[in-house]
Amino acid sequence: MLKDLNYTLPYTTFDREEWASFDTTSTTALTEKEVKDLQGINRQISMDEVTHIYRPLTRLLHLYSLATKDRHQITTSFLNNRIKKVPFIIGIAGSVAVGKSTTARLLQHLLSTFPEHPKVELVTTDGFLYPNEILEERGIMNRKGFPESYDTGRLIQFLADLKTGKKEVKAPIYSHLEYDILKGEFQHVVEPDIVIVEGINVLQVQTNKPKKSHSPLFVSDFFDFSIYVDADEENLLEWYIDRFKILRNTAFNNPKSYFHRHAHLTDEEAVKFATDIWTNINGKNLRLNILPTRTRANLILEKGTNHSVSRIKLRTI
Ligand SMILES: Nc1ncnc2c1ncn2[C@@H]1O[C@H](COP(=O)(O)OP(=O)(O)O)[C@@H](O)[C@H]1O
Ligand SMILES: CC(C)(COP(=O)(O)O)[C@@H](O)C(=O)NCCC(=O)O
Repeated sequence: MLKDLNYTLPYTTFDREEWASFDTTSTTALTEKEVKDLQGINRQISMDEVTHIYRPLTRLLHLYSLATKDRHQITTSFLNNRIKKVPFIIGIAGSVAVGKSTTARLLQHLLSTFPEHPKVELVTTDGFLYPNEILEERGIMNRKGFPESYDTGRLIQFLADLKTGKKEVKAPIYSHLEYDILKGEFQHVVEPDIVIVEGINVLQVQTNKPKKSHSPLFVSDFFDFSIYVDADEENLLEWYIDRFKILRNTAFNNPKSYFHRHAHLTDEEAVKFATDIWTNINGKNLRLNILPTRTRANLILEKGTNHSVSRIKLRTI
């Protein structure tokens, strides 16, 4: 799937069986409670996927988080400084509808079962989109999700505050129902052990700002580990349409929903409407701004049909 470059990418590739073999827990059946908790996150997740892919991945992340903590303690004691609690930060990137939010919620749950890091917070970067009012004023309502639609400076400040050990930080909240930022509402993140930051833009390095005001820092500079969830566009469009149809039958019925007027669409109309949004916004954004960030990730999860992960690429150097 990776395009040919004039240098070799530093990834080692594993199929799902080999990947599962790295973790002894991959052969242990999930308890009834675990299955219930995981289905509570998303009923469509296959438990085989959890044991083969996500449990081994969680174990690797757990080990990396311990090593990062040790390294942080070495630096602070070398500098005779008082040790501050600093979270391990994981970034999750990928296209709209690839399953970033489901992956993030799964990892949040699995990571929080380790006594060394029970407090795992999940932050989505859609909270850092500009409110519709600003997007409309700038004439970029049809560019939601493109780099210029985010307040990236605010996101960088949020991450810098977390990594410098600030005890409480707050993130703005986006509502998919209202299709807008919730004015005056915030997610409070207080002394977390791990923070998962999920969004289409988390590995991006370009900005729409003039050269002089370029930030010297990127969002990913604050990540201890990053994951890109990958799938072919054909599957992505199918998953986007499926999700749109589900929302049409559920959330769109709510009069508060931005898409309320689309609750009555027939199947055929819904497919056309969702395909148009994909063609004009999400698909374009994928090719222009999201896919080019794939090889910046420490690990790539390659999904095939039914969200099943077929290959895992890990940066081993
Ligand atoms: N591992 C998975 N197994 C089955 N379905 C999934 C999985 N991950 C995501 N989905 C489904 O795919 C759609 C998109 O997932 P979501 O997590 O909302 O994507 P994103 O956050 O990338 O936009 C949703 O309908 C979700 O239920
Ligand atoms: C807000 C988003 C950019 C965020 O994408 P996500 O992180 O949820 O995959 C996306 O859901 C979106 O609204 N895109 C604009 C076009 C659309 O309505 O799908």
